[in-house]
Amino acid sequence: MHSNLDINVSSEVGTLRRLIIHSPDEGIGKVIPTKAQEWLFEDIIHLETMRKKEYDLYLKILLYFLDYEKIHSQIHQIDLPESERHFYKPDKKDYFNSDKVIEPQALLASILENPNLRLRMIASVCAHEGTSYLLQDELMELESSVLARTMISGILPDKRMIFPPIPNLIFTRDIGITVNDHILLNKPKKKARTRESILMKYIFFNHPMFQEYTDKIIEITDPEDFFLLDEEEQNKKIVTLEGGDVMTVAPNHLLVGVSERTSIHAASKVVHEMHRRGIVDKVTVVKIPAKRAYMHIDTTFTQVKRNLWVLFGSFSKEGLKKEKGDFISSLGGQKSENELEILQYVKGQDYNKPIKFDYLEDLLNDISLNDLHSTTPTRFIYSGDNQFPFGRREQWTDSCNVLALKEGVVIGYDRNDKTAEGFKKQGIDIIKAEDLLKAFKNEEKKPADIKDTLILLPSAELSRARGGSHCMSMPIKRDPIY
Ligand SMILES: NC(=[NH2+])NCCC[C@H](N)C(=O)O
Repeated sequence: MHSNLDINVSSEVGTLRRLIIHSPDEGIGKVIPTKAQEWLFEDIIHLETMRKKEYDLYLKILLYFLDYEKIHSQIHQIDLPESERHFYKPDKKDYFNSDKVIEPQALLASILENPNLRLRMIASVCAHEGTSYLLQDELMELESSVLARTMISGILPDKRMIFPPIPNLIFTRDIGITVNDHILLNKPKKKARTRESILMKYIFFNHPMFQEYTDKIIEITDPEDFFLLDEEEQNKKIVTLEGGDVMTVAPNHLLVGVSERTSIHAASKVVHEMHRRGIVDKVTVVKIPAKRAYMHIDTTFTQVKRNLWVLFGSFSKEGLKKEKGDFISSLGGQKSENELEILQYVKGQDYNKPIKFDYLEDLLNDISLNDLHSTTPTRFIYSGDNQFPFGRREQWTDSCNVLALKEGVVIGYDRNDKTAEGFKKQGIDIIKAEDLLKAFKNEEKKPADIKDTLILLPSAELSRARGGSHCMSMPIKRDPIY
């Protein structure tokens, strides 16, 4: 693997070259109804369907676009029953092992070869999970690839479950965000996601792949005296940040959501840190309601092209006006729960006088025109094509959460039919992942030929995990878009 990997992401839509993903592991198949909510899954997933009928297609598409030969040379074998999906499993000899589509389990296995790191990691994870002291000795004996698998799935080769699963690791977006040539690590709000973050820290700080970036990996922490504060004060000052709330939209501009998961104090730290290190000049904080349905900003909008965005209609200008109806707002009363607060902090300017945007579209339009130098009017696709009640239904199943493989080519979920109609109206073709893969396999199409397309991924199981393709990706390299 590369030791001096080129890490750089300066937009949401530049051609994707490298990313970190995690394929659904056995832990997902161990979630039980009484724990599902706490582990942030809304339902019980059928693991085989999620893997074979859904996620494997996602992975094959990523490989086709990012690492063509790796997949094309093997495409006729990998799904044969006798291959037993070994192509997809990091601990098997036939694993695809790409340095473009990167799996943390493989990185973990390699750093666990180092006895010192192995000791530290086992101690950290066992302390966090509150296991017996002696279990550590047992883990020390495991072979590295098996230990890596166990640390993620929580399951030993003899099938004993020793840790809870971390089923949300498939949403690699949330563990960290690449901001130009830096990586901003998360500090998760939810306990169910803490082990993910511990494992990833060891990887980012120790794997040779990130060796030259150690001083560019940013951790954010609670205030120094945090542990001295009482519970009420702690709730006010807590620092939590999850990657779904952070978007590098342009080389000079970072968005940070304040949401159910990312706190105001975290956003404030990010503004300071970005300016202090000179990573970006503009940081815009987008405050959305703290609700499960939109836990991160990327569940409410993502980008398709420099001048095209998909967003949740209830947060739009029209949506908010409609909600207000003819109510006389000067009477006061409650502000609409969907009203966003959008505040932009520019390096060197007074933090007490941020630039305010009234509506989300105003901000997105400003990014398209001024940061990305788009020369055509900015366009918007709305969740559910703004047809009642599909806007809300489809936002819930991640209609607004698409991943751009290159400008205009995005992956989204196949169940969001009305949103797909909205894409068509904006001149975007629709193709099913399965059909596209068939065309790649038969060489009727090549990834380079694909333009302005929404690729529809089967999503019956995946969508129950409450995240889309944007969440299931942590880009570490994209081409600059200008
Ligand atoms: N970037 C995102 N929107 N991630 C979605 C994460 C979903 C996951 N089940 C959670 O609740 O944490």
